[in-house]
Amino acid sequence: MRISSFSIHPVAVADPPIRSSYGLHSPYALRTILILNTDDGITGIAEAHGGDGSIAALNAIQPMVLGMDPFQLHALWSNWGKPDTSGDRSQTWMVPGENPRDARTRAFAAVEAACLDIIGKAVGKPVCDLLGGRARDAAPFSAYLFYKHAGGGGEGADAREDEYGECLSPETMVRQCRQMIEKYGYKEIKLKGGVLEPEIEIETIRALRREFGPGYPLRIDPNCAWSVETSVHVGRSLREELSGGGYLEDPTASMEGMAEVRKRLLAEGIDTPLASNVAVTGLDDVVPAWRTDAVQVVLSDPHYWGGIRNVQRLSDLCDALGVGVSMHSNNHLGVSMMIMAHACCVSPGMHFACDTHYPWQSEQDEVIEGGRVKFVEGAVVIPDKPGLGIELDMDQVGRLEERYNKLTYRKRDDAAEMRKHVDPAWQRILPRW
Ligand SMILES: O=C([O-])C(=O)C[C@H](O)[C@@H](O)C(=O)[O-]
Ligand SMILES: [Mg+2]
Repeated sequence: MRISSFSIHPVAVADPPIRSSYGLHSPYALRTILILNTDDGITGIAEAHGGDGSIAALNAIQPMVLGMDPFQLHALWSNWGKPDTSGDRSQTWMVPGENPRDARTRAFAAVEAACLDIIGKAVGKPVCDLLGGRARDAAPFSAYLFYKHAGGGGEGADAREDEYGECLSPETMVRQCRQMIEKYGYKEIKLKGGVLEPEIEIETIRALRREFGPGYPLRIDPNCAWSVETSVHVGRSLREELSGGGYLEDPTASMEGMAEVRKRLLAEGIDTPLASNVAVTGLDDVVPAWRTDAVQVVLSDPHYWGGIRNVQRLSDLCDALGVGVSMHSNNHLGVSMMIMAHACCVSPGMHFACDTHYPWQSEQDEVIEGGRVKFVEGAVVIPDKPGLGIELDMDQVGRLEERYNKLTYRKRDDAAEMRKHVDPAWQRILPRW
C-alpha cells in the first residue's frame, strides 16, 4: 500500500473572544485538515494547527509522504532528519502552534494520525487498538473555563450566538461552569487564568469549589503570568481547593521558576502538583523537569508532542518516573477531538481528565460527518469503527476553507487582537503580577 495523494485544507472556525495571558482570541481560530489517500482507495485524515507556519511544514513533508507505505512511520521520521531543537522550544512567549521550533514535530504528528487512520481502516480496527490496545474505552475531558468578553465569535453574517455571555467575574464564571457541566457532564474543572488580578482569580477558584464541591477537582493555568512570589501566594491561598486531583498549571515561566515555586510550597508543607505544557514541550524536557522537581504533571498533546505514539511514550516515561500525565488543547474540531481521545485511551498513565476547547466551537463549524463528537458524562467514547472512527464532510471543509481564504490574518496573534479590541497599548508582560 502506498500514499498516492496528499492534500491540505486550511479552515477558519468561529471562536469567541476568550482571554488568556497571551491576549485575546480572534473571531476565527485557524486549523488545517490533512487528507491522505492510498493507491488501494483508503482515505486517512488528520487535523493540525492552522495558518502559514503549519501549512509550510506540511508542504515540506509532502514529498516524503507521497509514495510511502503508511505502515513505515519510523522511516518517515528518521528520513526527515532530526529537527533543530536548539533554542527556545517553550511556549512561554509564543502561543501554542506558533513556535517554528516544533513546526516539524507538528507536521509529522498530523501525517502520523492520518497514517494510523489508514492502517486502522485497512485492518478493521480503531486506532487505539493498533497501539497495544486501549487502557480505557472512553477519554474523560474537563470543563475548560475562560474569562471572556461578550460575543460568540465569527463576524458579520457568520457571527455566532453567544452561549456563555460575558464572564469577567467569579459569579459569571460559576455560571459558565454550570452551563458546561450541564451540557457535557464534565467531572473536572480547569480555569484559564492569568487574565484578572490574582486575588479575583483566587476568588473564582473558591467560588467554583463552593458551588461544585470537592468531587470536582480544580486546576488553574495562568500561562506564566505570575512571579515566583505570586505563584507561591496563589498556591498557599488555594492549598485546599487545588488538592484532591487538581493542580497548579504553569504559574510562572521557565523550569527554574517552576522548581523554585515547588521548593517553596513544599517547604510550607503544600504538595499541590505543578503541571506544565509551557516549560515542558517535548520528550527531551521530561527528565530535566523531573530531576529538578519543576513539574509533577506533564501536559501532553498529540499535535505538538509529535503524535499519538509520542503521547503513549510520554505516558510510559512518566509512569516510570512517578510523574503524572494530562493533556493540553488548543481550539480544535472533531478530527482533533478523536485524535486526542485515541491518544488518551492508549496512554495508561493518563489519570487526569484531558483539556479540550471543543465547547467553544459550534455545531455549524464542524467538519466531520454526522455533526459534533458527543460527550457521555464528560467523556468521549471510542466508537466501534476502524481508524479514528470519523469521516469528513467535504461540503463543510469547503465552506470553512472558503472562509479562511477571505481572512486577512494567517497566524494566531492574541496580543494583536488584544490591542485591536481591548487596549491599544497592550503588551504581554511576564510576569504581569
Ligand atoms: O493549557 C494551555 O496552556 C492552553 O490551553 C493554551 C491555549 O493556547 C490557551 O491559552 C488559549 O486557547 O488561549
Ligand atoms: Mg496550559
